[in-house]
Formats: sequence, structure tokens, C-alpha cells
Amino acid sequence: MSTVAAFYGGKSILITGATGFLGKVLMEKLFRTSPDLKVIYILVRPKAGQTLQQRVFQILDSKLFEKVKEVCPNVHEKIRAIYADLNQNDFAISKEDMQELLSCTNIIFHCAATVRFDDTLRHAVQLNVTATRQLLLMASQMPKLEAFIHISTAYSNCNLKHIDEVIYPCPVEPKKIIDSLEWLDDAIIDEITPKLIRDWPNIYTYTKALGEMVVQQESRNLSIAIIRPSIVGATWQEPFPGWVDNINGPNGIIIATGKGFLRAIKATPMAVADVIPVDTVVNLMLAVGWYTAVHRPKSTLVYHITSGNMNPCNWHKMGVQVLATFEKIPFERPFRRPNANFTSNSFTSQYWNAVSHRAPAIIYDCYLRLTGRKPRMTKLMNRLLRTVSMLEYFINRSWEWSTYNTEMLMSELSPEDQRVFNFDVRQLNWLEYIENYVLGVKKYLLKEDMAGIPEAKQRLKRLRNIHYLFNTALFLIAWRLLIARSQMARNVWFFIVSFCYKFLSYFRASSTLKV
Ligand SMILES: CCCCCCCCCCCCCCCCCCCCCCCC(=O)SCCNC(=O)CCNC(=O)[C@H](O)C(C)(C)COP(=O)(O)OP(=O)(O)OC[C@H]1O[C@@H](n2cnc3c(N)ncnc32)[C@H](O)[C@@H]1OP(=O)(O)O
Ligand SMILES: NC(=O)C1=CN([C@@H]2O[C@H](COP(=O)(O)OP(=O)(O)OC[C@H]3O[C@@H](n4cnc5c(N)ncnc54)[C@H](OP(=O)(O)O)[C@@H]3O)[C@@H](O)[C@H]2O)C=CC1
Repeated sequence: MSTVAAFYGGKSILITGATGFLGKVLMEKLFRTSPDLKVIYILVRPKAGQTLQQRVFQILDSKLFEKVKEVCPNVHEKIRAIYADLNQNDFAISKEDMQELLSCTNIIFHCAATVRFDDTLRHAVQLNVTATRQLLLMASQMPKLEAFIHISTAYSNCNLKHIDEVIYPCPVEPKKIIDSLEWLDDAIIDEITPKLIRDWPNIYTYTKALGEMVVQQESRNLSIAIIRPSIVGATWQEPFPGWVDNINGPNGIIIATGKGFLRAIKATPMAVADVIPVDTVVNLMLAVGWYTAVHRPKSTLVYHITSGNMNPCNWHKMGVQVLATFEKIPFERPFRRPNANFTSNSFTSQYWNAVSHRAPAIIYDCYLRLTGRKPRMTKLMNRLLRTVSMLEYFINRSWEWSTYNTEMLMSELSPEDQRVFNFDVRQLNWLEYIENYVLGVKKYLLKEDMAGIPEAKQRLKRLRNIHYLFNTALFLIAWRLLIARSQMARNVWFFIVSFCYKFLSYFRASSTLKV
């Protein structure tokens, strides 16, 4: 019997961000391995016209929860969705709900965050810093609380090259920032933001670093742990390979490449692609929850869950395997044939953007105009290129994360727990994982049917022929223009033609002699 799974039996668990990518996989695993848990409280806000209950039903009705419904048929009764908005004072939780949370919660997993790179400082601080402080305050009033697990990111200190499992101080105290955001107006905040975030690449990573500092400062006598995953990718094994549900991180890039919109990217091919499967992260989270509650370490332990130090893969290898998978299982209705040019040179990257992205978009928009339709490709391409430029920082660098605490925890687990809550990425076969990842993007994100593959292959063949035809026409036009203008080009042309003619005559003469 797994000790970790048994630990969660009978427990009341509070999860923030349960409707997000990580949160859903966390709930799934909890219900599947500890079906006798008492209740999972989730803090949810209504969204996109859906009530709380509708959101919960939608999650439980997804393929991700199919196995759970077999193991834990009364899963609906064990989820208690609590209306909450983490942007509001006291999270706008009702008095009764707050009372229940304070008196019953045993474990907290704090996953909620804004992960947008371009959020405003005010909003990102509110969610990633102030809300964390507020939750810690609530936690300090929970008599039955055994562990508080805070999810950060391995990139919260990406301004450093080597990152240890410690909390690094930020140049400006989080409290000072929270206080000043209360009275500064938006225009001034925009002005001072670059000065505040200094060498952090975006507001997201900066506010996650502030969030960690808040955890350290407000920990009181709570048992707290911080988990820092790198780039969280599709599931590796559980509940099935390849599950993904949003376009963040590599997912959007895979779609844009598979659909033929994105054919070149400014990336360092040999830089480490530190992707970590979401189920691996969840396994570590649950093991950390158990360890923190049972062993109550004296200080806040930080756990890195990254792949680069144990089983590195680089962007080149990843790109090649993604393209190889598109050959076998192409996406439907691609704009162009998928291709991937990696360049670390800014000039070459701009060249590819002009030739491979902007020019085809303009040509396509002309075609749309001519056929009486609304042009849209240039706008779409501009947004895509803006997105890609925001991700570039992370695909042109490598980091080293130490993993002493993560390895220590692995050695503390029984062989059964190491199997059930496996977070050892040394066992990950990248080629297999990437293939399942791409397949998962096709099935669960794009909702494409496998029956459409033969048609997609036919279309790719057509696109290849159009590509060759277009390039040949372009070459002939360029050559014709060159010949018209330059004596030198004319001489070269006549030399090539007479050489081919002589070669053919010689070939014909020698074959006649043989007969
Ligand atoms: C030829 C290329 C070679 C390809 C080879 C094959 C593929 C190889 C695999 C992978 C390639 C490498 C890429 C990996 C990049 C990984 C970077 C990860 C960074 C790690 C940071 C730390 C990790 C974390 O802690 S948190 C998670 C990270 N957070 C995010 O990823 C959020 C980032 N997104 C944003 O901040 C916003 O979406 C933003 C600002 C980028 C765009 O916002 P906007 O307001 O414009 O609107 P949106 O509605 O959000 O989207 C607009 C538009 O863009 C499309 N899109 C969004 N995200 C992505 C994406 N990641 N990739 C591609 N496209 C994306 C979206 O679909 C929209 O399209 P429309 O059609 O216009 O609606
Ligand atoms: N994905 C990744 O690559 C990585 C993620 N992380 C960290 O993991 C955690 C989870 O990330 P991930 O699941 O990918 O992110 P998602 O964007 O998928 O999920 C974010 C969650 O936060 C909730 N949330 C946001 N704002 C509010 C609010 N005002 N009130 C209540 N809930 C809110 C969202 O709810 P709603 O559904 O209502 O929007 C959603 O459930 C984050 O802390 C992130 O920093 C760390 C490293 C990498």
C-alpha cells in the first residue's frame, strides 16, 4: 500500500487554480489514488457565462476524469466548489464558506496564478503576490492545517544562471510594492515597471519571485514547501499519455508549426529544452504534501522539478521529433507544409520572418481580397510573431537547477511510493514523449479526428507541389530579369546551355556507338 496515497485518505484538501492545467491533473490523481479522501475544496470563479457548478461538471465530464469515475463513482460529491475571486478582498468568499474552510482544511495546494507574460504589474502582483499573502493569512487561522504547498516556477530566478533550492531575496520588498500599487496610478506603474523588474524577462517571472518572498516572510509557524517546475508539458503516463488543455508554453508553438504558420524561430538549438510532464509535477506535489505534513521540516524547503540536469533534451532534438511526428500524423488543413528553421542570429531571424511569415501572409490576404473575403492572415501572423518573441528568452538560454531536495525526497519514498508517485525523469524517453505530446495536441486541443489523417496527407502533398512550383516560377522570373540586365549573367547562361548541349550530344553519340 502506498504511504503517500494512504496519507490523503480522510483529508480535506484545498486547491486554488483547480480549473487550470496543473490543478485538473492534481485533482485527477488525488481522486484516483486516494478515493477515500474526505473532500476537495476548490476556489472557483464563474467564467465565460458558466456557473461554478457548470465549470466543475465540464471538468469531470472530460476524458481526463474517465478513470476517476470508475475508481471513485461519487467524485461529484467529494468536490466542493467555493465561489472565490482571488483578486478581491478576502477572495469574496462568503462567511459560511470561510468558516468551513478555516475549520476543516488539512492541506493546501496553491496553484492559482496569472501566467501571462504581458499582464499588468497591478494585476500580476494582486494575484501572484497579494493573494498568496492573503491565503497564508487564512492558513494561519486553520487549526487542522498540516501543510501548505505553494507552486512557483523554476524561472522565478531566471536572471541567474545557476539556481539553488533556496528563496532568493528580491531587490524591492514585496510589501513596499503592494503598498505603492495601492496609490500609484496605472500610467506611473507602466513607467516604473521596467525599472522594478530589472533583469527579469517579464512581469510573470518577477511576480512569482515576489510571491516566494512573501511565502518566506509570512510563513509564521506553518509547514510550507515551495515547488518550482520548469516548462510544464503534456502528461507522460497518467492517466494516459499526451493530455494537454491550453495553448501556453510549447503547445501554441506546436500548433503554429503543425498548421504551417510558423516555419522559423529564433532559438539556440543546443539550449536545453527544460520541459517537464505535468503528471511528474503532480506526483512530486503529492509526495511533498505528505513529507511536509509528516516530517514538518524546520524551514521552508524548495523543490525543483526540472528535466535538464537528469535527462536533458535540447530544442533541436525536440524540433526534429515534432516534425517527424507531423509526417506521420499531420494536423488538418495546414496553411503551409510544416518546417522548422532554428536560428540564433537576429538578422537571419528577421529575414525568415519577412520571407517565411510576413510575405506568405500578405500574399494570402491578397488572395482573400481578390476572392471577396476579409483579409485576416497578416493580423494573425503579427500576433503569433509577438507571442513567439515573448517566448524567445526561454529558448535561447540554458539554466542549471540543483535538485538536492527533490532527490532527498525520492530517497525517502518507499519503492511502492516511488512507483505510484514517480517523479524520476531519468526514465523519460523523449522521442516517445514528444510523439505522444504532438498527438495529444491534435486530439485534445485541436479536437481533430484521426480519421482525417489520409486527407491531411493529401493536402500536404498538394502544398509541397505548390511550394516547388512557386519556387521554380520565382527562380525563373529572377533569372530572366537578371539576364535582361547583366552581360555577365547572359555569359553564364550561354555557358551552361552550351555545356548541357555538348554533354547531351556526347551522351547520345556514345549510346549510338554501343548499339
Ligand atoms: C519553426 C519553429 C520551430 C518549432 C519546432 C517544433 C516545436 C518544438 C517545440 C517547442 C518549441 C519551442 C517553444 C517553447 C517555448 C516555451 C517557453 C516557455 C516559457 C516558460 C516560462 C516559464 C513557465 C511558466 O512558469 S508558466 C507558463 C508559461 N506561460 C505562458 O506560456 C503564457 C504565455 N502567453 C502569454 O503570455 C500570452 O498568451 C501572450 C502575451 C503570449 C499573447 O497574448 P495575447 O493578448 O496576444 O492573446 P492570447 O489570446 O493569449 O493569444 C494570442 C494569439 O497567440 C496565440 N498563442 C498564445 N500563446 C501561444 C503560444 N505559446 N504559442 C503560439 N501561439 C500562441 C493564440 O492562439 C492567439 O492566436 P489567435 O489566432 O490570434 O487567437
Ligand atoms: N504551465 C506551466 O508551464 C507552468 C506553471 N507553473 C505554475 O503552476 C501554477 C499553475 O499553472 P497552470 O495550471 O499552468 O496555469 P493556468 O493558467 O492553466 O491556471 C491558472 C489557474 O488560476 C486560476 N485563477 C486565475 N486568476 C484567478 C482569480 N482571480 N480567482 C480565482 N482563480 C484564479 C485560474 O482560474 P480560471 O480557470 O477561472 O481562470 C486557473 O484555475 C501557477 O502557479 C504557475 O505559475 C510553473 C511553471 C510552469
